[in-house]
Amino acid sequence: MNKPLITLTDVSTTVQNSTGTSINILKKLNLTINEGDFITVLGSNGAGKSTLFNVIAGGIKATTGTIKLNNRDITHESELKRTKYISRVFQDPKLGTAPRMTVAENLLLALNRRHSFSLMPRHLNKHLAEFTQITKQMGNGLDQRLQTSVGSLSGGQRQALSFLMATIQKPELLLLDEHTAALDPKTSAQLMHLTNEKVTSNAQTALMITHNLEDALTYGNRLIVLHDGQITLDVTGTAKEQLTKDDLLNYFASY
Ligand SMILES: Nc1ncnc2c1ncn2[C@@H]1O[C@H](COP(=O)(O)OP(=O)(O)OP(=O)(O)O)[C@@H](O)[C@H]1O
Repeated sequence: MNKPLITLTDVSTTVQNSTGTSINILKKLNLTINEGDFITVLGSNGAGKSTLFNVIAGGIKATTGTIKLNNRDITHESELKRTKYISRVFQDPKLGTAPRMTVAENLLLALNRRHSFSLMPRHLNKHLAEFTQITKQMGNGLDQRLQTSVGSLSGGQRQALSFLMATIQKPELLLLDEHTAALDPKTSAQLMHLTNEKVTSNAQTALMITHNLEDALTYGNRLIVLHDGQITLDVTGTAKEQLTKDDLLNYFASY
């Protein structure tokens, strides 16, 4: 049976734009994310996808409605508190990593996210073999650059590091916000493949925003479409497997 992990009930968000006018982005949005769901999220520009992630992660507060995690009301919980159980990878490889610190130091920070931490050399040394092993899986030379400052990595290596940092301690929920979109096609496909392996083998509950229809169809057990602040399509399992690119193109054309 599906066990709900996160439930959004009638969530609306109102923000002020640059001219001070209030705009409604999410409009009484309802969504239940079950444990182990890998949901691909589609929607045209401005539909509210990133806002949905912000509301779940706590960066934007719901103006009305409730958000529950394991039946606990987290609607008013701070973004900082939520980072203990929600991890996020952004489109921009520069977000989510500390540029002046080395790859190993960044990984140690991520490993100790839920605890007080220390960057003492002996603590780093204790984890070097583990860091070598997990960075090797990326297949992009990151394992050879553990002592390199993150600022001098390639965009692909830096994004692979962001992904590793987000998943090094399994979060309750992983939010992937077009995390492969800024990479060249080969690097993007490689990170997407690794993402799928990690998410499925760990039964990681994850939401992934993408504009790539093929990725949205290929990956995940569930696909949702956002339009004008609401979820207008939600398909799971066999119904998702049977969905085609043409179905989606026709669906978007009908707006
Ligand atoms: N903090 C904010 N202040 C004012 N307007 C905002 C704010 N955040 C989002 N918006 C507006 O709300 C709408 C939805 O934005 P959002 O970034 O959630 O869309 P999206 O579906 O992620 O779009 P895209 O595919 O282009 O990334 C847009 O019109 C955006 O300009």
